Amino acid sequence: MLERIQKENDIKKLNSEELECLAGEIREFLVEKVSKTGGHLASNLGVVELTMALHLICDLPKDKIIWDVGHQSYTHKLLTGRKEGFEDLRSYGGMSGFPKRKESQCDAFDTGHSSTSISAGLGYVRARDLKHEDYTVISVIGDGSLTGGMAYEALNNASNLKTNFIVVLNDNHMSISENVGGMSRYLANLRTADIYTGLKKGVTNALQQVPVMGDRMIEHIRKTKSSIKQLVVPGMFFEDMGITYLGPIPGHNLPMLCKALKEAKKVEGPVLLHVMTTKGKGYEPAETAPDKFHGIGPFDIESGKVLAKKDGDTYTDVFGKVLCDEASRNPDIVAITAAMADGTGLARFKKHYPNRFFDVGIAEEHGVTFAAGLAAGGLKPVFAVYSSFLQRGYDQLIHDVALQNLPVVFGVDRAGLVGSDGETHQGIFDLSFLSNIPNMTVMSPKNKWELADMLRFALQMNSPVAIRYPRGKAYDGYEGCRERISYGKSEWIFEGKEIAILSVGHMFEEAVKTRDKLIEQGYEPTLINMRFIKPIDEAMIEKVCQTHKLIAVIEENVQTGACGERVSEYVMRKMLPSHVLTLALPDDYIEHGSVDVLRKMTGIDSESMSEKIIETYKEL
Ligand SMILES: Cc1ncc(C[n+]2csc(CCOP(=O)(O)OP(=O)(O)O)c2C)c(N)n1
Ligand SMILES: CC(=O)[C@@H](O)[C@H](O)COP(=O)(O)O
Ligand SMILES: [Mg+2]
Repeated sequence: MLERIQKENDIKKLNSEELECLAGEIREFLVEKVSKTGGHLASNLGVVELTMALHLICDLPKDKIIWDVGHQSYTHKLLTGRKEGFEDLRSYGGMSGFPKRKESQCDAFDTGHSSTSISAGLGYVRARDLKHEDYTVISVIGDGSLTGGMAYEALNNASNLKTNFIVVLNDNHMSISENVGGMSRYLANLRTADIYTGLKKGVTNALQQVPVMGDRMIEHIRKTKSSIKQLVVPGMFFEDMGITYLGPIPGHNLPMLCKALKEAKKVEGPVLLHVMTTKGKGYEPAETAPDKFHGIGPFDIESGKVLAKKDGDTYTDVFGKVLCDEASRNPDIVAITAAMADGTGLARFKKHYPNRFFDVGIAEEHGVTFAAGLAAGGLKPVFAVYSSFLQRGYDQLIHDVALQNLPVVFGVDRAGLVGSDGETHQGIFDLSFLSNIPNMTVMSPKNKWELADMLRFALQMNSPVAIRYPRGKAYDGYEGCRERISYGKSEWIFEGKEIAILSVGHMFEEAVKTRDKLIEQGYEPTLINMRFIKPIDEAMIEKVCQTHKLIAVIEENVQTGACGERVSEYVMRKMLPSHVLTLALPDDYIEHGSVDVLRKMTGIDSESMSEKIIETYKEL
């Protein structure tokens, strides 16, 4: 069947038996391909029928489907002629793992960060209506993403809409791991409200028996939204907000999904279709452990085991372990995650200190202010959060944490290039946005030992502090270089002459290689580990400038506003004699690919950097 799907809308040519067969083929295809490339498997397996139903009732690309987060858009990609793209899914130059407008005209909106789909969908609806156009807009949001504040801001804003706007709530009672919070509990109640579902079905059936009038009454009930369920289900959250609630619908039953979607299209106003799905559906290992198969590397299909062997601690592991260790001595330490307990290494903390652990849902902005409140209340909060997701909490960082100089520790994980998730997930702005905040201290470790030391140091501070570290294996070289952390002070690793390399955080490994290459070429560069990005070590810069013609600052962040520019600004302001070369990322978005390839493409691999340093030095 899959062979017959060459482009969008081809699915409509299949009969019901063929459609059933197609669902099976899609699952087999996804498991097979993702087992080789890695990717977001479980979420995709869960929405096969839902995506098929959407494609059956939509006319693409005229109609707009907006996938929240977008990690579940693989079937959508398959049904819109991108089967071949799965060969190089998420690798450099290959197909993205997320919807991309530049990739297909059937991708209505780029996503990656959660809870944006309802806002974007509502924007489309308003544009459609103002331009007197005629198409259907459907936002598909997961129950996990419905823990994010933006979703509620959008629902609130959509409530006075008089024209059709469909929000499909894909409820698998899972975020990456178990979903949390009041809305999750509320949805669980809706799922299991047998009295209500039974009664609703009974009443609808009964009405359908009434000739002519029955259908009209059902239609009236739908249009006026005075549906029967209000009488029996307390606190109809969505209905009370002015949003028609339909469901819950079994999400792996294609005919029922199509029927419900057709119903939803008739509603004159915002409608929420509650669909129940199983994360990982159809592949036993993923159904059993949907969290493990949420985002997974290449694996063995038979056993479900990940192929790559773990070779040492990740920075995340180190952070999680040291935090637990410190928490055993200091009862004031509390930990916060925004739905990423595993990803940020806080699962261990959760296990040992459940009462001091807070999963706030996918709500980074709330997480930051919540941490501020905890700190104001006398605790020592540690918010471990991915760099790109912390972007969500920028105003809260300034307004709620830094302005009051509250001692919150931010473990900024996935800083720098993250690789295959691409543009939306690269943590390449944090040095710029954090260093601009008064009262904030920003540190970054050169290796795993220094991360441990920095976390301990940060926990002693009485003001906000961020420690940034990357995804993946922690560098375990230079264990011996473990000079005590001193506030605002950098660390001299090698003293040379003429050229000084100032290395920022995890780029140390690459800086060491760069220095080796320069030595091979007859140079004798100094190597300094910055340690602090804010405040920068001005005394060190003064000293370096006395004896070095060229200062090369190496960092994995966009150049604008990051460490290199801060060093450069200081040198200029003080009219120091050295030339500053910043080796950082361009003022751009970096697509998906392996970190090594991306570094090469952007000129921050040791080969390119050593060449650039020599070229610049020769020009001085
Ligand atoms: C702002 C933001 N924070 C965190 C994430 C990481 N993340 C990606 S998917 C996901 C869980 C989403 O759950 P749900 O919407 O229910 O989708 P499911 O995977 O269950 O289909 C999380 C936390 C993100 N993409 N964006
Ligand atoms: C879709 C999403 O935002 C997450 O699943 C993300 O891909 C996780 O990234 P890590 O693999 O780095 O934990
Ligand atoms: Mg979910």
